[in-house]
Amino acid sequence: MISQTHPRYAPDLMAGQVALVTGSGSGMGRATALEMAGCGARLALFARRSEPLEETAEMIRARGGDAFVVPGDTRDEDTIEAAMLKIKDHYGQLDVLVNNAGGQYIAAARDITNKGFEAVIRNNLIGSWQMTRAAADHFMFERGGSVVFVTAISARTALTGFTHTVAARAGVTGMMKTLAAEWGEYGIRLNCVAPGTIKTDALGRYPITSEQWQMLNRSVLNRMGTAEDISGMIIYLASRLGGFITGEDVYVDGGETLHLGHDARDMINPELFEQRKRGDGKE
Ligand SMILES: CCCCC/C=C/C(=O)SCCNC(=O)CCNC(=O)[C@H](O)C(C)(C)COP(=O)(O)OP(=O)(O)OC[C@H]1O[C@@H](n2cnc3c(N)ncnc32)[C@H](O)[C@@H]1OP(=O)(O)O
Ligand SMILES: NC(=O)C1=CN([C@@H]2O[C@H](COP(=O)(O)OP(=O)(O)OC[C@H]3O[C@@H](n4cnc5c(N)ncnc54)[C@H](OP(=O)(O)O)[C@@H]3O)[C@@H](O)[C@H]2O)C=CC1
Repeated sequence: MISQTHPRYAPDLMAGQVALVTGSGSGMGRATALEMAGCGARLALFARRSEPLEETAEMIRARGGDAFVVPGDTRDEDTIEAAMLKIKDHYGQLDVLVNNAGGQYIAAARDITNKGFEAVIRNNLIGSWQMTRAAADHFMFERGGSVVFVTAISARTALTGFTHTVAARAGVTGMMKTLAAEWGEYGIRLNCVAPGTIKTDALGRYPITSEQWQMLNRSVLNRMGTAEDISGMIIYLASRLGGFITGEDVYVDGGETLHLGHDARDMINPELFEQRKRGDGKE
């Protein structure tokens, strides 16, 4: 059995299950794969670059778990089909799919070209659909399963600078709910996890500093999220713990989307009100 340093879930929570995690060479995908392996799941690791996936696989194996690398691109049906066949051959089953792979670039809406908009829709919405459709066709229509989509807080709020991905992620949420309604009869549960601002290496790929990310982050808990904040919820939903949950959209955002704008406490405190007017308030 795999060793876990600080287990949150029982080491046999996912025993006997096979999970495919997309984007598992880094960030939240890697954290999810590692923790699922710690819960007894056998892992299929999917992303475009093999090297980071092999690193994740090595980390899992070093702790006594079972992991298998299936390189591919969620936008490319041929690589998805090849991955499903390899999983069938290697494990003979697939019980859990985590659609975590994705990404976009920051741009003001007026600077987003049609081609750029479409590229982000392909990477985040169409890719997730293709993976889900293939997993259902190959495995889940027969024996049920669980699908978790990693989206963003954008199904609940506007996110300026991210119009294309807001459209894509809100699309994923709508798709997830409709599939949940249609596929319940096959024993397939589908849910979304919507992360707030999560401190992963990916944030470093944007042209803004970590200090600027801190400023953009509006969590009421006064910190950024961690990859493990997200993996815990993914596992809850994917495993039998979430066995009666389907069609849900769970926000793991430290309260980032609670903000309504004005803080009435400032209005009844002249000092805070003056601070707010000067722009040096707590926000
Ligand atoms: C929801 C937001 C929450 C806030 C925090 C979010 C954090 C994260 O999401 S972490 C992820 C960090 N981001 C990344 O890792 C980068 C992800 N981006 C990509 O992988 C790619 O840029 C792509 C998939 C979105 C597009 O790639 P591809 O399909 O290969 O398309 P092209 O490179 O051919 O570009 C097509 C077209 O798209 C426009 N474009 C692409 N990149 C940029 C850019 N960096 N800036 C501006 N525009 C871009 C552009 O119009 C391209 O067409 P051409 O101009 O003809 O090249
Ligand atoms: N960090 C944050 O604050 C937030 C992140 N998110 C989203 O959560 C998810 C995980 O984010 P995070 O861990 O931070 O980011 P990472 O960039 O570390 O992880 C994304 C992974 O997805 C893989 N990937 C990207 N596009 C494709 C593709 N077309 N096919 C297969 N694999 C792909 C990448 O690997 P490779 O390049 O090898 O393919 C990469 O390892 C992403 O969808 C992200 O957009 C949402 C809200 C906030």
